[in-house]
Amino acid sequence: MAFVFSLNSINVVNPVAHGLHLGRDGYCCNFSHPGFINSNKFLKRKEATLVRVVSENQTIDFRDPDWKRKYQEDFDRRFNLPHLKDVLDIKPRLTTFSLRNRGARIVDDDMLLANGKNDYVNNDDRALLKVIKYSSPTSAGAECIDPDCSWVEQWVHRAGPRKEIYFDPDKVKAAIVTCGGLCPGLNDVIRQIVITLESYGVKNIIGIRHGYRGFFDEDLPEIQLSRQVVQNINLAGGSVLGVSRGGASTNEIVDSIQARGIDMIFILGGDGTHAGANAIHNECRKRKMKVSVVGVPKTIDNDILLMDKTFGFDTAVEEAQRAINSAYIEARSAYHGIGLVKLMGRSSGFIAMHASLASGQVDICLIPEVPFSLDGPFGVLRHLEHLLQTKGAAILCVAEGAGQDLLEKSNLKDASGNVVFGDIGVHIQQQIKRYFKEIGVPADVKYIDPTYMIRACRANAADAILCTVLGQNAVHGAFAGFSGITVGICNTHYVYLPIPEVIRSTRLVDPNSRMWHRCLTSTGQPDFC
Ligand SMILES: Nc1ncnc2c1ncn2[C@@H]1O[C@H](COP(=O)(O)OP(=O)(O)O)[C@@H](O)[C@H]1O
Ligand SMILES: O=P(O)(O)OC[C@H]1O[C@](O)(COP(=O)(O)O)[C@@H](O)[C@@H]1O
Ligand SMILES: [Mg+2]
Repeated sequence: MAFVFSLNSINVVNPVAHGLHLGRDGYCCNFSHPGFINSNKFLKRKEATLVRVVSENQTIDFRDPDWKRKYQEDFDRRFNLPHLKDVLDIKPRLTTFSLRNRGARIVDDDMLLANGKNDYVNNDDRALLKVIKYSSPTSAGAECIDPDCSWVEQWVHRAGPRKEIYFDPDKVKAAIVTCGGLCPGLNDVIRQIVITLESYGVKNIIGIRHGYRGFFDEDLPEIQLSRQVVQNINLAGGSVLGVSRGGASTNEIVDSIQARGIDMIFILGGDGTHAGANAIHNECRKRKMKVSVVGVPKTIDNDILLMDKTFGFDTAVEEAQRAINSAYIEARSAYHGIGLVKLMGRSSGFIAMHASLASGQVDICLIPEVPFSLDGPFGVLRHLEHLLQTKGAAILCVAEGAGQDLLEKSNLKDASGNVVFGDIGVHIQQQIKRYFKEIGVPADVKYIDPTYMIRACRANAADAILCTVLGQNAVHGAFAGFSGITVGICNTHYVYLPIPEVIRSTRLVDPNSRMWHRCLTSTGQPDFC
């Protein structure tokens, strides 16, 4: 069993001693999914109650003797994968693709049968997302109901090749599009999708250029892709297809898909892109088009729900180390040096938190999820003064979305509708200079903003592997006839998830999580408000 924990025990100092058992895979990665289970509620709760809100749209009522079955059914319904045959009268055929038979074009049924059953993932196969154990609901004075069975399991669909496929590879036209901002690994995913499609026998693969814009902009003709074209693209960062924000309406995009005769489309992007992909899937469904729409989550911000991590995040954190290290060397070498590094992270501070943890040199980490004051006795500036007195230098790492309440409110939006933030890095730099001038203490501030450098680079080894598996699974999912799904790694398993479940909200750093507390332990910073 991977995880067992008592929700009433999470807010204690020693979780293991108080009923939180570490499983083989550890528990921390699941704690960092506050969007899935509202962990804030649980973390703060000292007493068990009879009714638990376990997510935005799922509640457990322990007074109902049938709660467990209902919970499980509700969970299974939400995570059921949309399939083309839900609305179309289509029949599957056996695939020529298998573990022992990759790339074979002609096989007979005997050969397929000779292949062991482990060659394929069965549609009933599930991967364990979480096991949650609830404490007995006795404290509200009612009798404990079902005390031995107060735990639930959350199972999601395993990703991988299915034996039955819903497309004839010879006739398939597949398209790939990359949307939103850049992210290390985009080329790796594109490459792997093309290679896997060819392994199935697909010959017609196109790339849509510059995100959703490529569907309607006549100056951006589609490009033909093949193994030969994509062979080396993973050696560089960026996206060979180009990216963009903003774009056409769903109807226009689906018109274009129809006109081009596309059968399956792989859409690489973040939450905005996935909202678009889901709308495209719904419109194709409405028009009864046999088109598989499969997303691959991309964002260095790591702000997609349920996933252990999104591809590119590891690389971005690694690249951020270079900036932090430079800031450290500058600050240590200067007299009263203060190194300030601003990292990406619009609403989520995962990059700043992980980069600070990885570096070990950061004294102050500021993220969007945790408010802070610059001035006052408990403010950042006073703490910097203390650090200069005691250590002679200080390193500060700030996420771009942090402290926006300290800046003039911006009404600007980018083409996709994302709020354009004020520059918190420049603001903090100015405030540090002002403060130390006022108190007459010398301070040498070195400001480093590596923003685009951490996402324009090539994927590191860990991300390259993740991209490869995600790309392959995206193709398997499309051939299996799923549509409106996305691929991901959850609780170390590769899985398929319905798109609405991963974009329900933005994944944020939970200020009550042990990971954030570990970061605070590492930096040694106090609360700044
Ligand atoms: N709610 C939405 N519905 C449909 N399309 C959207 C939605 N939000 C964003 N998009 C489109 O998705 C693309 C990428 O969105 P963006 O927010 O820039 O990046 P990301 O996908 O990384 O979040 C853009 O072309 C944008 O127009
Ligand atoms: O300058 P751009 O292209 O809008 O990108 C900036 C944004 O890119 C990100 O790193 C990631 O954004 P997406 O996931 O939406 O691509 C944000 O943190 C940042 O605000
Ligand atoms: Mg986004």
